[in-house]
Amino acid sequence: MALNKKMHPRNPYKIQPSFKDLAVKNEEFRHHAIIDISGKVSIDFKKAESIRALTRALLKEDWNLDITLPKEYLVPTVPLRLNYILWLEDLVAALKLDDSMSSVYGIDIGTGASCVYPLLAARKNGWRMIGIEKDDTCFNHAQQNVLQNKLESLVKVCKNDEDIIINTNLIESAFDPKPTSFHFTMCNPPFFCSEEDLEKTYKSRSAKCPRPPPNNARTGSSNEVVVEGGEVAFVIKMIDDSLQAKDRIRIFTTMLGHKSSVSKILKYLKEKNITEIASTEFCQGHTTRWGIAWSQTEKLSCESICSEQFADQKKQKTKPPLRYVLPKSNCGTLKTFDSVVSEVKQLLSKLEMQLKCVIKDVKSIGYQVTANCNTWSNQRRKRRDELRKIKEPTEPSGNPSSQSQLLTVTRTADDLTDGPPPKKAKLSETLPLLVFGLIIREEEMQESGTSFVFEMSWLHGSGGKDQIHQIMQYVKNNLK
Ligand SMILES: C[S@@+](CC[C@H](N)C(=O)[O-])C[C@H]1O[C@@H](n2cnc3c(N)ncnc32)[C@H](O)[C@@H]1O
Repeated sequence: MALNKKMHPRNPYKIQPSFKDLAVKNEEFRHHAIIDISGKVSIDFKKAESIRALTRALLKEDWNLDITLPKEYLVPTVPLRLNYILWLEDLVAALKLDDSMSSVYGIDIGTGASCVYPLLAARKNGWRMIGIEKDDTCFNHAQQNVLQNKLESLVKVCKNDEDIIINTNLIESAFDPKPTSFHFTMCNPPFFCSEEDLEKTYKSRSAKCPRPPPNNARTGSSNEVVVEGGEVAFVIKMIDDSLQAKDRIRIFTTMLGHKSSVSKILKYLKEKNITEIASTEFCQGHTTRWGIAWSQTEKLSCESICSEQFADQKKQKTKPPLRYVLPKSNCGTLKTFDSVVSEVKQLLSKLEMQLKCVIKDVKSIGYQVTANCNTWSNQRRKRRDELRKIKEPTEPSGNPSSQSQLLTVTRTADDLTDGPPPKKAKLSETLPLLVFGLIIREEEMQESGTSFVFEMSWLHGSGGKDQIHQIMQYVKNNLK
């Protein structure tokens, strides 16, 4: 199943680009285009030259970037690169910078011959970027690519001859004047630990691992994609280096190519007492990659919120968010948008959820909500238990604390699932139990007049997607 619908909500390649239009616009791509008898235009993804032509054409036509990619070297796939940059935008947005997004400084470790991340980040967002590269050929081409796109004021390419991965000497001298701090590092590390490891991925897999080989041709020299110990060793080294650079760099991030590496890296971060961690999946085409972010100075856990506000649901056929419309006339004392928002925040805080505001407008607000344990199931049972406690003659009747307790209890939901005794949900080793997006909007509706609209979208978490139905029910019961 193609993973495009799980791409970042702002990724323009959620809708597959028209190869026909690309062939009309771009001569090089046209030479690789294949037309079938129904007139459909495609390319042969098993040919490295065709993939190279596609990447060059997308960068040129969509991002005004003219990139030279040496033969035998890695060809970056544009939708994946965009997914990573969009996630960084979310992480940077959560820093709530006083200055605009264009005053952002980022570092790309292992920028490759294409220098694709710095160039895209500079062109798209005006970010100032440093691309660090170890390999001579990659370094030379990366410099050339910056020059031919006239982005040398925003992008600096530095040669790393040291063993150290986050080389602070290099970054400090790249821009004059020096930035007060760098906002992030990013990295697409060499994934493989040996040539054999790499070959295995491109050959049919064994009975133990019967997945088919990748659909696309292999690109990339072993210098670029193989490193001793593979990506786990590389990223562990990067984490060690990040401890020395924590006062200069606010957020460290990396991509991972193997799912099995994710838990190893998260475990290592914990061993180093790094607790501010965020993770994501980059889904595109038939490929999934993983993103990990950590910081010693910032609060993290940013994910992009999926909602109609960010993605055109009709076109992308993604699962629509869970929605509840509450007409203003049914709102009791809550008459203003701000009072409704404040009430919902209080309700969710009572459930020990953490809310992070990620988007705000006069009549709409979006939160990323994180829950680490299940405090919402079996509310009816909890209410009964609490009532029972109140009725027990341990406190004299009329005691003010009993009264206030009773009041609180009456306000809790009475319609939620009743089942076995509530388990304090096990805190997963690595992931929160639930992370979801919540949008609250005031809207004029034909049927109900001015109304408050609530949308919840599951983002990730070990507890599964169904949890948000119970939470929506809880909100409904408490707002009526
Ligand atoms: C998988 S490639 C990524 C290239 C590019 N960033 C992309 O996403 O297409 C990894 C790159 O890291 C470079 N590299 C490996 N070790 C490095 C180090 N210690 N310092 C800087 N670059 C390094 C390799 O030469 C290679 O170009």
